[in-house]
Amino acid sequence: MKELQTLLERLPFVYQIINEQNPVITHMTTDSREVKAGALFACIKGYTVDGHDFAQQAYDQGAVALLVEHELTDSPLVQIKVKDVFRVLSFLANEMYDYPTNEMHMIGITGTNGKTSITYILEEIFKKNKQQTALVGTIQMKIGDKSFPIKNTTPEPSYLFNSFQAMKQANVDHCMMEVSSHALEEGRVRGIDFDIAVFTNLTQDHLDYHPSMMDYRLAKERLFQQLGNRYDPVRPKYAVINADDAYAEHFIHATSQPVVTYGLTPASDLYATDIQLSATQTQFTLSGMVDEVRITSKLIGKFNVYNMLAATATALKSGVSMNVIKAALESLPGVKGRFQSVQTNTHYSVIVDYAHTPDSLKNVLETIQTFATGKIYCVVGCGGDRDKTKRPLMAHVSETYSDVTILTSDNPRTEDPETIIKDMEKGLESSNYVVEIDRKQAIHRAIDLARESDVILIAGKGHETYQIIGRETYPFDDYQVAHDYLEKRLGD
Ligand SMILES: CC(=O)N[C@H]1[C@@H](OP(=O)(O)OP(=O)(O)OC[C@H]2O[C@@H](n3ccc(=O)[nH]c3=O)[C@H](O)[C@@H]2O)O[C@H](CO)[C@@H](O)[C@@H]1O[C@H](C)C(=O)N[C@@H](C)C(=O)N[C@H](CCC(=O)O)C(=O)O
Repeated sequence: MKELQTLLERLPFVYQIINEQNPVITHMTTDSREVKAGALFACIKGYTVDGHDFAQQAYDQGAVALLVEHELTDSPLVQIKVKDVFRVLSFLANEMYDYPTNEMHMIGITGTNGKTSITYILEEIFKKNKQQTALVGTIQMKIGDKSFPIKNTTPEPSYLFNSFQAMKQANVDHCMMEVSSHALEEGRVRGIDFDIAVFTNLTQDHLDYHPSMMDYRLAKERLFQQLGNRYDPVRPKYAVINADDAYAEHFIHATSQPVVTYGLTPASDLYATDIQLSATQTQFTLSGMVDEVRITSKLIGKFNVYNMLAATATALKSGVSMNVIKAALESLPGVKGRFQSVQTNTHYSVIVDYAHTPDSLKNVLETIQTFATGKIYCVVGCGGDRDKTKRPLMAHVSETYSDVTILTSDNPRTEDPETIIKDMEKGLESSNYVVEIDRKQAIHRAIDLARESDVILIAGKGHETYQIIGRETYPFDDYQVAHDYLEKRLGD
């Protein structure tokens, strides 16, 4: 609980106070539905909805102050009027929740692919090192072993900083978080005292939100500019960068802090060589920052070697020994919805993966090619109300790297699923593909078609347990759908 005046004392923004009062603030939120007595309600202008329209509801539910971009003449509440609510909110939330990240080891991971897997690999490493962990990302927020639901990969600041405070109270030493380009653009993570910032890679994604690849890159670079903003002599800061990515140099130059690189050649500080892939394991030799060590992991694919390199470099710079890191890399069973094998009693394989960008789909299919001896089936769709330019590219990758493409719905949202599939078809050269709009039927169809030694990839939704059609969210789980159908067929 803090008086409003105390919260505003250090605010480094120009602001205007309307209806001057100094109430005690108990919590902050951007959602009127979550307002309780004593709330500061921050009015966020969305694309379709404007939070300012919910100020009355917030007042009725007990809000005592508003953070606004324009004056609400009808409201009797004290209003802090600023130019950009989102940017100011991260500072206010930081102050409200007592700068919770200043004493935790904060690791921020950005890039198009690999963020989720790296947070889970790091969690396994730090747990093996007997440290208290927390994790923020696409699948969930975790404090220790407790899970909390999450609306966004990187939540809005009031929820985020409140959660950091809960982590601090739970004595968390290490927090690994995915940092999305949207969050960096909107200023959701400003004020977080990151100790290590990791850059994985940059390929086409979110070009509905960012006007260009340059804009997308510049958003991600902000994480590295932010690194070390708060001087801390006890805890040196590091940027951990995938040197093999075409954009690596930009990120190296974006930071003023020491850089550690990783990759697949000795030009990097930490590197992997002699990679051997199979359907059940990945082996590679780690060198550079450590004495040569051979790793055998259940995380499949070359892209997972990169993820393990990122996690290893980060853990080494966090003071974990290579013995502990090796034990963690070798014990991690896998990450939900990331190259996850559906347990089958069949002679063909079914794999569920979150790949929803052209590059990640290519990586996953190339990995399957290294061990598949039969045909490869790819069940794939694209999200509605999102980047349309990647639709033909996704279909093209599927056609190029698999034998049979089955086009289906992802989360069509408010778009017509047939229109999305038509956009995807523009990327196909041959007419040898299947269209099945109903995702469940598409998965069943792939299973019906598969024969011994074939591999089915169900791409795009990974860990998600829902499908968004229109404005409704329905329960849907690729893994469960495939698993149930396989069981049924075995029983028939
Ligand atoms: C779908 C989408 O892009 N939505 C964005 C849009 O929201 P919108 O127009 O739908 O409006 P809204 O956010 O629902 O509502 C505006 C405000 O009114 C409030 N409200 C709304 C209803 C109500 O009854 N009461 C109320 O107070 C909401 O809590 C919110 O504060 O405008 C908002 C302001 O700019 C964005 O924050 C919001 O991003 C949402 C949170 C979102 O889901 N964005 C996605 C694209 C995102 O950020 N994704 C990234 C990347 C994921 C990845 O890497 O793949 C992420 O970090 O998750």
